[in-house]
Parts: sequence; C-alpha cells; structure tokens
Amino acid sequence: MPVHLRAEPGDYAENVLVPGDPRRARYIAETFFEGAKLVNEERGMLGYTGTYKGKPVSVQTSGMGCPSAAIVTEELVQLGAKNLLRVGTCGGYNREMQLGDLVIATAATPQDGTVLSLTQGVPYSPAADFKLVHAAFHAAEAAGRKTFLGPIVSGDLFYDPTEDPGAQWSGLGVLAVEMEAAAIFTIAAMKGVSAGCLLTVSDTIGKEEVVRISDEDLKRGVDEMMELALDTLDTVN
Ligand SMILES: O=P(O)(O)O[C@H]1O[C@H](CO)[C@@H](O)[C@H]1O
Ligand SMILES: O=c1cc[nH]c(=O)[nH]1
Repeated sequence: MPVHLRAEPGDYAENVLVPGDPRRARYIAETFFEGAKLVNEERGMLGYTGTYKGKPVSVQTSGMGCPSAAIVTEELVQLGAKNLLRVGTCGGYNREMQLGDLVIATAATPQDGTVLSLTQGVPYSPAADFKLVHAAFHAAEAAGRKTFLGPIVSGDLFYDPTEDPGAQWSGLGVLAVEMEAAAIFTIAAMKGVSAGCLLTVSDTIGKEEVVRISDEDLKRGVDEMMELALDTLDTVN
C-alpha cells in the first residue's frame, strides 16, 4: 500500500481522472460515475472508483502544485493506472480566450522545480500522450466545442508577480497556466503510461487585471469538460 494513496492494486481503474481539487473529485464521482466507491481519503486527497458507460473509471485529486501531483501520479502508477487525464482549471494567457473556454494541452512547459529534480537537471519538454490528445480533440469536435489546442505552462505560483505574464507566455504561443500537468506528463513518460490534460479557463490574465469566473459559470465549464474527459477515456480502451 502506498504512503499517500491508502489503497491496494485493483482499487483504482486503469483510467483515472485527475483534478487538483478534492471537492471536484467528489463532485465528479457523485455526478458522473455509477456505483462510486471512496478508495482514498488520506490527507483529504479524495479518490473514488466507479463505472462510466459500464467501464471502470477512477478519479483522484492531485492536490495543488507539481510536488503533490508527482506523489499522486507515482502512486497511481504503482496501483495500476494506465491512462491519467488531468481535469483542471487554468489562467488563460491567449488574448482570444473567454472564461469557461476549453483547453486541450499538447505540452506543458515545466516552470517548476519538480520536473528539473526528476530529470536531474536535463532540459526536458513534457508532452501529453498523442492518443489522449487525439481522442479529446475528436470528442470536442463531435460536441461542437470551441477548443484551444496547444502548449501550456505549469508554474509554481498562482499569484505570479511578473509584470505581464500573459504577454511573455502568449508571445511564445503558450495558451494558459496551471500547476500540475508538467509533473504528471513527466512521470507518466518515465513510467511508460499515458497522460493528458483538459482545462477550463477560470481566469483570464491580461496586463492590468485578472478576471475570475463566477462559481456558476465554473460549474458549467467543468460539467462540459467532464463529458469530454469521460468520452475521451471511454474511447482509449
Ligand atoms: O483546478 P485545479 O485542478 O485545482 O488546477 C488549478 O487550480 C489550482 C490553483 O487554484 C492549481 O491546482 C491549478 O493547477
Ligand atoms: O494555476 C492557475 C489555475 C487557475 N488560474 C490561474 O490563474 N492559475
């Protein structure tokens, strides 16, 4: 039994949704799974297993930031996870983005210490698994969803003191910022499993001010993202 996910092999499905927020994990299990069973509550890092369209699926919170996500990813793999799909929120850097928009990450720049520690200082470019990107993109197209597909950055900071981070990152083609994908992608690659990342834009980050989504619109955005995330995992096995 791992140290932080107090479960045994077989308690988690091979397909696992990975939100940062434990309350989102519980909401996903209660709203979208059939027969959801709590499989972890150590440190409040809620994890559930149930079924979707008759197939086993789990959801496990990663906590916030790459160090926490690295522990959870490592232990999920120890417990038999094969496809990890992060379902999170992000700050939108792309000037065309609206609150509630969907982002499918193709890669995650590691602006954090965790990936550098994992690679022992070797420069590395964490990428999403093509199978999951492909499945997510087609699920979004079929649902008629406007989609931003491209690279994101995983930072250590939610409150970034950089004067205009949006200009800096969007000038490099980076769509959005969040805080876990780079570690999840890196560990998945090291362990030979697949990882992807879908995000709902919860903040738009411009030069002067950050605009935050309302709770109601965030719920709507997350619900729409979850339909796509579950269809994505459903098509990959
Ligand atoms: O919405 P979640 O999945 O928690 O993700 C984002 O939200 C948190 C910051 O508010 C960070 O974990 C960031 O990556
Ligand atoms: O990491 C994050 C997540 C949501 N919004 C942000 O601005 N940053």
